[in-house]
Amino acid sequence: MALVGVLALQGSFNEHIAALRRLGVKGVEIRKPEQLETVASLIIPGGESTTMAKLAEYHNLFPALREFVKMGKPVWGTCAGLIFLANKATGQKIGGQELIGGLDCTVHRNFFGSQIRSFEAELAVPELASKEGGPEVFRGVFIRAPAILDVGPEVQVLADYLVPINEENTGSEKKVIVAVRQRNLLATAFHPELTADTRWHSYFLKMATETGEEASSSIVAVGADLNLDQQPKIDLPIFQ
Ligand SMILES: NC(=O)CC[C@H](N)C(=O)O
Repeated sequence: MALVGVLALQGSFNEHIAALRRLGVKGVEIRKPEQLETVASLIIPGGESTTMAKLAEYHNLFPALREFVKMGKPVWGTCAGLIFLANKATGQKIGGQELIGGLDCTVHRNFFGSQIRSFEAELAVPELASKEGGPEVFRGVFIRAPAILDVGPEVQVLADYLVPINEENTGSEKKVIVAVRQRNLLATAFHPELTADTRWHSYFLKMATETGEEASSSIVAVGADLNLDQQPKIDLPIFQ
């Protein structure tokens, strides 16, 4: 099995490495551009995308990360990692932030509101069940999460979520996209690494095989007017 890299600048990289370990795969912490050459695939964890972007800039990682994506190597972005991979992001801080890009979509940062609007929800993910077995539903942990507002023609939508809109209790709902795949790129707005269900990690590991990246020998893991009933169940300061 090829090595999996996990971008380890900030955020939930340890949790991704632990999830890979549960599958018997070694995740490699990536902090420098040259370390990317040692891995066949990469996980970009959740955390805080502006901070992560500043650290990536400081370590001169952007050119190597863009090259990694362009080479067709499998890359999975969770939450802040999804923002990193998007071609376009809205709701950014003043001055914006640098993105890796490559994923043909527009992502809205902090779509569900502030940290206190974090929530968990059951998501229907037929693709996951058909490839990995188990139930069709996956429990998504959304922590100050982004949502995908639109996708290009090559993007496969893996999961969406119906958001209640709090406009004078009209009962209306808006559908947003929360998981996608575009060839070698996988992105989830939620955090599978914070659950015991390792099917997303195993799905990603299989992408490496499909895209013929088995050459090396291990993996490195390196607001809206909403009315959300669910209350946050986790308080992790690494996510903002
Ligand atoms: N859980 C997360 O990764 C949160 C992402 C964060 N809201 C951001 O914009 O970077």
